Amino acid sequence: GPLPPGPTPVPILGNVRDLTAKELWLAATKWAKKFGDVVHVHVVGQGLVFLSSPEATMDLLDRKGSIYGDKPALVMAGELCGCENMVAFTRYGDVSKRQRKLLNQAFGVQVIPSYHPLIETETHSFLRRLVADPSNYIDHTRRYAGGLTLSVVYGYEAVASNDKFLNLGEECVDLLSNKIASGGGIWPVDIFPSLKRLPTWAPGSGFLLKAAEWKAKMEEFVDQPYEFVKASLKNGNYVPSFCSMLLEDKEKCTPQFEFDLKHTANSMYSASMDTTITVFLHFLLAMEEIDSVVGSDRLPTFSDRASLPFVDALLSETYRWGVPVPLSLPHRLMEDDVYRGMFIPKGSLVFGNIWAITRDEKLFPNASAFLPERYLEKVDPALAKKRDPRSYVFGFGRRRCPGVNLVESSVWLMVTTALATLDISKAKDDFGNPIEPKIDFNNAVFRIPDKFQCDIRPRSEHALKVLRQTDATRL
Ligand code: HEM
Repeated sequence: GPLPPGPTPVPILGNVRDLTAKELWLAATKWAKKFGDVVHVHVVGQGLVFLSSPEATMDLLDRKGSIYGDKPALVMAGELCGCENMVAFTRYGDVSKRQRKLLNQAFGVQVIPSYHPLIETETHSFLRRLVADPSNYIDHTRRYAGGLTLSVVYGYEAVASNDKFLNLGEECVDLLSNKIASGGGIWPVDIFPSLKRLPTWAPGSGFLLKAAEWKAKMEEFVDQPYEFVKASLKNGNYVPSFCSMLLEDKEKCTPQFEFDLKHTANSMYSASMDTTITVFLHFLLAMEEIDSVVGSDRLPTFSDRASLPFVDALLSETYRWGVPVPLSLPHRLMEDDVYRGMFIPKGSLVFGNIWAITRDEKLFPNASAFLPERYLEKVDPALAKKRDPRSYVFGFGRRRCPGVNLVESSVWLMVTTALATLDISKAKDDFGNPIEPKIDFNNAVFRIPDKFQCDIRPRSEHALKVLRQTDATRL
């Protein structure tokens, strides 16, 4: 059959000019409207397929997961910068299966309650920092996401903002999203792999020196927090964590097991950072109020969840409306495939267009509006699943986000505690008129809003007091 339809390519270069690093999901959604829910483009021969409906993502990425579960072999990010063993980059096979098994052991639904005390401590510290210094809300959210990951993964408590592991983590996440994967992560060496053999004196070989420098930094970040867990286990003074739990069974600790564990642990830092921040920033943009269940004398706890269906609806709508990773991460097709008569060649990079699905007017009427009540209507379970943004925003098939259960707890508590203690509204100008926030998106992978103006303050003196009663030994 023919390739799926798409915008007309130019000879050799293909659709290079149709692709953009800024909000590519908007262009992909326009193509879906014009050409249908399966669209093909190519860049110098590398096929890219965009799937823009629940049916196409489920038929291919979920049901045929065994051939759609690979990841692209990126020479620059993977081999040269040392990210090839990060979970999101591992090729489908033994390594990725072993890594995902470890992740499921540590983040399966039934294990998450054991992280609740840690999540509560981090959430309270975050809220205290936020009310003390609201204008730096992005830094506080970043610190929260980083601190929570260090605690859960390594049992490491970052007690100050200039903590060495927080700084190293931030430096590496920044390297990864703004340098290594910047502009969608396509480097000339990814298209012409032989460039990696350029001698370092040759013109145009600057990327090799950069890669060597970045690789050394990334290795530091893989090794140092892991060495911290090993040392604390040895001296018996450790906080239980993902690593300590898996290292306890000494018989299993082969070099291969430790290699997998070290890289799996490290992958979580970059995977949790920008995603969590995106959800919280969109939540700030769409604030609602909560009082009836929790009252004002205490902070919400996990036991309140069943009594707060509207908060769950609000969280669903924040996932849908914010769409943290609008094109998911690309899957690589491992064998030629035929779908509805269209030929999809082996090696194609396949994107689930989550943006198009979560903005589909048929599934989500008035899709650009923030309407949590859309989830309160009782519908049959099949339709409820189709309308649940969680079916899409965490990705698909065999590479679906393994952090989903952790996020469901941590983001829930963050949002509920913020609702209970803060008043969030538009900033005001000197005359007291509300300032409409200017929203722009400049990250190629995550839909993180650039900093916008926002007024964050404690809801009352009482709310401030309740917050201060939480463990204030942490900054
Ligand atoms: C709101 C928060 C989050 C969202 C929306 C999110 C979303 C995603 C998406 C869309 C993918 C790509 C899946 C695919 O390729 O089909 C992904 C992959 C991944 N996520 Fe998350 N994520 C979040 C938080 C987290 C957290 C907290 C962790 C770790 C504790 C995590 C760990 C990972 C890992 C390791 C991968 C790579 C999986 C693989 O390639 O096999 N994520 N995530």
